[in-house]
Amino acid sequence: MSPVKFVVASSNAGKLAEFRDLLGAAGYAFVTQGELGVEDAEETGLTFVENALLKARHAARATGLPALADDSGLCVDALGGAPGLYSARYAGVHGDAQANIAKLLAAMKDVPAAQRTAHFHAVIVLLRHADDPQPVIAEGRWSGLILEAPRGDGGFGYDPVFLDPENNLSAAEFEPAIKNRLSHRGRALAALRQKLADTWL
Ligand SMILES: O=c1nc[nH]c2c1ncn2[C@H]1C[C@H](O)[C@@H](COP(=O)(O)OP(=O)(O)OP(=O)(O)O)O1
Ligand SMILES: [Mg+2]
Repeated sequence: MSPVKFVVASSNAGKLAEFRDLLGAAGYAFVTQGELGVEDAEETGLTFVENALLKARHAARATGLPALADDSGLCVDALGGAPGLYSARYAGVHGDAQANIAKLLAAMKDVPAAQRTAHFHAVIVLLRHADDPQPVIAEGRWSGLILEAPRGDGGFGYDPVFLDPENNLSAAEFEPAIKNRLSHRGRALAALRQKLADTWL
């Protein structure tokens, strides 16, 4: 295991568990912003990229460490891409997954099966320092369908209502390692590592 390389600028326990597996398997040690007493950044951006940059810059500034951040969300075609950037606060209270799911299922109540397509989108940013003018940016997508009712008790967030049609499992029904292989976050991190392969990590 390498010495600590960066701070992960997230306070989402589900994401942090995934990063622990993904980065641990690759041999990278990190600290979380919470462990260092860093408060959440304000997510005032209008795109996933902007918000990921804001989070990473905030944590890098506060800690003096390189910082990795994820901004992600669920984009539902029948809802014009909502909840999208606002996935965490869709029902009003930041991070209330049950309320967010309830609002999503209500909005999708009359949408027929063929039109329930959606995708998770993740942007991961690595800043070498707070004023790094060359952020490393990677994206990942996971396409699926919105279920009519929750299935499974793994994962976090919208996982119980997101169906991976190829495996006929909800995101909450996968083993964590399999979700990490298929997911938007897993794909974004793989792309990030590829970009960094010859340079930093
Ligand atoms: O794999 C996923 N499985 C289920 N739901 C997911 C996933 N990935 C993102 N999501 C949802 C959860 C949250 O409602 C929003 C992310 O919002 P986002 O601002 O990026 O994260 P957050 O506020 O929960 O934590 P933080 O900003 O500290 O990293 O999208
Ligand atoms: Mg957030």
